[in-house]
Amino acid sequence: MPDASPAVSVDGLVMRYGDKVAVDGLSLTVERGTITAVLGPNGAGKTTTLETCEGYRRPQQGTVRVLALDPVRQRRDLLPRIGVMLQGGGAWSGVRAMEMLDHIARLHAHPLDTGMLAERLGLDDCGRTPYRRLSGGQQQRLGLAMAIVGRPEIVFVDEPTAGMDPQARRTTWELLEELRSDGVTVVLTTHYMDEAERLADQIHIIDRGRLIASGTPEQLTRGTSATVRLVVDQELPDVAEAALRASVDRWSAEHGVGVRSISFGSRTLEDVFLELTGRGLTP
Ligand SMILES: Nc1ncnc2c1ncn2[C@@H]1O[C@H](COP(=O)(O)OP(=O)(O)OP(=O)(O)O)[C@@H](O)[C@H]1O
Repeated sequence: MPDASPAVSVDGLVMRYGDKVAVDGLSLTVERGTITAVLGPNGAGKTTTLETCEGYRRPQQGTVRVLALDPVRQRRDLLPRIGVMLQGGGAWSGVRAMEMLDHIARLHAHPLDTGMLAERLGLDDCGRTPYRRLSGGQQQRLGLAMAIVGRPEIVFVDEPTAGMDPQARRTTWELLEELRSDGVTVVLTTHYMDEAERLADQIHIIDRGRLIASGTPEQLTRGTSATVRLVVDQELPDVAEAALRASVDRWSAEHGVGVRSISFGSRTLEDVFLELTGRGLTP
């Protein structure tokens, strides 16, 4: 029978650095097979929470369970079952990218094919580059490869797309979605709203070490107003904009709907960048 216990449960976690309270009575759960985002501004306590789940920090108060195990006391049982992508790398500065990945792969019983993984993440061109000479985005991608090469049941990724260009970001998102399709639980921290909204099944918003809201992106964004975004396949002449405004005004008056704003813009900067660089380009 599949295990129905949550992938992660954090209950009343308190973590301090000296007098500074970093995590302040935090409780949350992560269901298996989901992508769950822990969203919050810098200093909210995301990394500290993640590091406690990974067994790097012992809870000062409260309990943490990952795959129903105590991450500190049952670390040896847990380690082969989890993947960890640390903020800021986790590789030795002089090691070449592929050497590092192959090294991590050899620590696991049934690793993924490292060549294929590197190609997928656009790392094949920099496989012989020493870690310290990789760009920030390449270091991030290598960190992600190292986290998943052992086919973990749950992967913790801390700010997975920080420092990545838009194309590498999308590749990373697709990869995390594929992991979910394969039944892997993904727990990520981010301070990017769009990342959480696009990827996560469940979002926990934390601020100053406290949980301030939890829900699906739909639950969290549902409100008393709706936003309608109209995307057309060509540039619009001014006259069309005026006509569209007039129709919206007419419709809203007929139906008693107040329109708070209407704007005519074009693509996002991210769309522009992607189009200029081309999908096939190595990020
Ligand atoms: N080793 C440490 N010593 C002292 N204070 C720390 C330490 N690590 C974190 N803090 C403080 O604890 C709080 C929470 O930090 P944490 O790194 O967990 O937040 P975060 O949400 O991950 O932030 P970021 O997005 O910047 O990584 C912050 O105020 C931070 O300054």
